[in-house]
Amino acid sequence: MRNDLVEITTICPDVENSQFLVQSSCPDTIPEILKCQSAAENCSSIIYQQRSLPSIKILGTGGTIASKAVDSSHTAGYHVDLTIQDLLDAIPDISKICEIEYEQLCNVDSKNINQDILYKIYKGVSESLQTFDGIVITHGTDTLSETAFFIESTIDAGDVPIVFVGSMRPSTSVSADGPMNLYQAICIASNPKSRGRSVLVSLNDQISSGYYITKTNANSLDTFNVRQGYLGNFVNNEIHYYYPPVKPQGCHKFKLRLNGEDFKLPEVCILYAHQAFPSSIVKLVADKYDGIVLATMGAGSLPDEVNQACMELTVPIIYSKRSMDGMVPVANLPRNDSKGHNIIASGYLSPEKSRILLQLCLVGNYTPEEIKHVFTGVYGG
Ligand SMILES: NC(=O)C[C@H](N)C(=O)O
Repeated sequence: MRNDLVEITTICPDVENSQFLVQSSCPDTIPEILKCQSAAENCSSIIYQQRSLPSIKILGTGGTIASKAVDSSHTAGYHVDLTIQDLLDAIPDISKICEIEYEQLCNVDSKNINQDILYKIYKGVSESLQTFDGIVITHGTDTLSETAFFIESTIDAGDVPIVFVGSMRPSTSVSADGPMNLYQAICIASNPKSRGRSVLVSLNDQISSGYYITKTNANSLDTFNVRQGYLGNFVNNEIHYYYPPVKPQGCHKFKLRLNGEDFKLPEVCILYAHQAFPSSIVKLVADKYDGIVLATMGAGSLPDEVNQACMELTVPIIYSKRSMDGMVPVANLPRNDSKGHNIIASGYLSPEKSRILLQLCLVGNYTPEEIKHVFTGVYGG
């Protein structure tokens, strides 16, 4: 229905930028939030809604993006050497896009990320959620998918985008990819269209879901291919999202206690299966660990003898897969009426993500039935 008193005209085709004009013949009809001080005194004036720049928190953890090699021709054999301040010095001026605060949580290759660091990242993100419009985390790409999965599984970010970013080339290399990836990560975190999308990853002009991402190539710039599809893309540093905001299907959220000293994840080990894979290794590991993830051959295939041994054990055992794509369906599990209730299908989850999900279930003392229920979110269980 037309309202003659107030007319709102979008001046930017992107409505989510929320810059619009309000024309009014009566001040009472103007919503309080749209009034700006000088114009509020003049009831017939055009009022332009002022928005302050989004405030972005950057958390530095290290990785290749913060590394230096011996010279510009080397893309291997480098070491972590740059702080988050150094990384910010290498990107174009962002003062018109957002206001930035940063914190160096650690400075390590992501192979050295352990549960203490994971917890630091968790804490850094949780605390920043209260005061910032977006969060960027610089991280090595080798285990980025694990941290991103952990954060997605433990933090309800509401509308605040949490953007992970890394690089495949060290900062010293010709055509280093880090500065552009970081610049784009900050653009993603600052953009209103990123709100409600939870954990995202910025790499090689692509925007992906932190929950689904997998490192698919040990060397290439385009390493984060995802079967579930990219969410968006950059062209000339403009963001083009392909879908409206969406969060991963079936992602179980765990609430962690924020008590640093006590934070300890149960020990879960991943075993990589192969021809002639011995059942003795599974039994050995079951004695020492709280849970096991098996990277099975195909969609849950293991030698019969290993299946038999797994059914005799009581520790939870997740059947995941060596193949990067595809899934392990429940129908392929070795279970009978009395045995095999400790065996759970990973669904679409990779071994490393299955491990984190099992750790989180075990930290919450979930029963095998509850663990199965959690894994049904990714069509496992
Ligand atoms: N591209 C990278 O970031 C790999 C590096 N080894 C890391 O994960 O820290």
